[in-house]
Amino acid sequence: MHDILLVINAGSSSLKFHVYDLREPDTLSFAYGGQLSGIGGAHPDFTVRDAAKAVLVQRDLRAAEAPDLAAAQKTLGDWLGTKIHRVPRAVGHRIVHGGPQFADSVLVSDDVLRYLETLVPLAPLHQRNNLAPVRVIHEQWPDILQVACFDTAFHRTHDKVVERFALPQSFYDRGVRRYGFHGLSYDYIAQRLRRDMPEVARGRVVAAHLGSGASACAMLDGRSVESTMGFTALDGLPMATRPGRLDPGVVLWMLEQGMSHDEIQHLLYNESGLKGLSGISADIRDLQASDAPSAQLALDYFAYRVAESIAGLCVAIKGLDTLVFTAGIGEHSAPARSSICGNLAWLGIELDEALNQANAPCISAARSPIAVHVLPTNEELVIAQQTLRAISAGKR
Ligand SMILES: Nc1ncnc2c1ncn2[C@@H]1O[C@H](COP(=O)(O)OP(=O)(O)O)[C@@H](O)[C@H]1O
Ligand SMILES: CC(=O)OP(=O)(O)O
Ligand SMILES: [Mg+2]
Repeated sequence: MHDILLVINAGSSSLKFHVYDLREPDTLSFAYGGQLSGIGGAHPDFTVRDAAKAVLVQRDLRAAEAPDLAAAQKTLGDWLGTKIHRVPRAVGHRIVHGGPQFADSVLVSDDVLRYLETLVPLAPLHQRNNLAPVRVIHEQWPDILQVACFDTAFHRTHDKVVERFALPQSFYDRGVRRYGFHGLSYDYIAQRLRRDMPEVARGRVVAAHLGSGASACAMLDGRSVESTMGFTALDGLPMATRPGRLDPGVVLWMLEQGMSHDEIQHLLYNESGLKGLSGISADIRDLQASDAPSAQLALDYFAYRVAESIAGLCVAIKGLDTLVFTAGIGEHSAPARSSICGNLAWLGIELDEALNQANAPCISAARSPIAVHVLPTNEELVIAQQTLRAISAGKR
């Protein structure tokens, strides 16, 4: 009883559940976990909210009960139904937006939940999905401790210049700032570098988190100095279905053309990026397998803009010693890494293609002045760490 921690990481296209064993005091050992991919566009009737309900429908977290979600039930039921037999000591959640209020994880209360719900418009692809399981557990089992762990918190170390838009102060005061996201992932990368490569961690590092959502982060001494994402998770790098950096004049033009807020929001969050450019798919693997010129255009655009942004981040840390690739594309796509680094060859970056093809931990050529690493991220572990810390401290 009470010797497990449940972690829920709801992204824009996947839902990950991890269970950690707490029997060894102060030691988080991963017990088991699972992932559902293709949520959203590919399976419009399968939402994270439904999946969370399906799993959490009974207090012992054993039953999966959602009649219209046969596939989800089967997947979740197969591994959760037979494995989780206990009420967790706490549930830790990835919450994408913490707004100006949270620079650290926090125990969930009615007030916290109400505040986080006000941020839904700032992360329409994520926040509602992130909060749905929190709400379900909070209402049905209020005595289970829950902790909100934010994508934005890791970036709260940013300098004022980095945090601002060139807008009047009143907008900043109302929360219109560059927050940065994927902070749980960057926190993990910083920890791994500190543990395994302390020299690298002390240097000038850019980490590129390239998943369905994509961003890059400049770090010094394991602290975030700058991020490509801003007020929302739309800015910066092109993504699976989001455009990344966009002239705000385009949005004004869309309004003038009579598009509504909802139409523009849908276009920018669901129909742009690799999907919009190619007109074929949001998945980089489909584009790499296609002969269509529009697929090549999308791949070229992605590699060009990612490289351009990495170069831009170097201003914040005055150069670059190490580039780290992580998340779905970063960890697995040798061609994407190769094209991005090809656009940065003028910096001296050179890959060892055999190591790159093998997704090796270090893929740069021996003579490359900038080391390039592939490091699988683990946002769930960071959520578990923060959750344990928050419940131990009894934070509110
Ligand atoms: N083997 C692979 N080769 C190329 N891309 C991959 C591979 N595996 C996953 N991806 C890409 O990673 C993306 C998902 O990244 P991930 O970080 O797992 O997702 P999320 O952003 O939902 O957390 C998918 O869009 C897919 O295109
Ligand atoms: C913040 C963000 O874009 O997250 P994801 O990559 O999970 O979509
Ligand atoms: Mg993710």
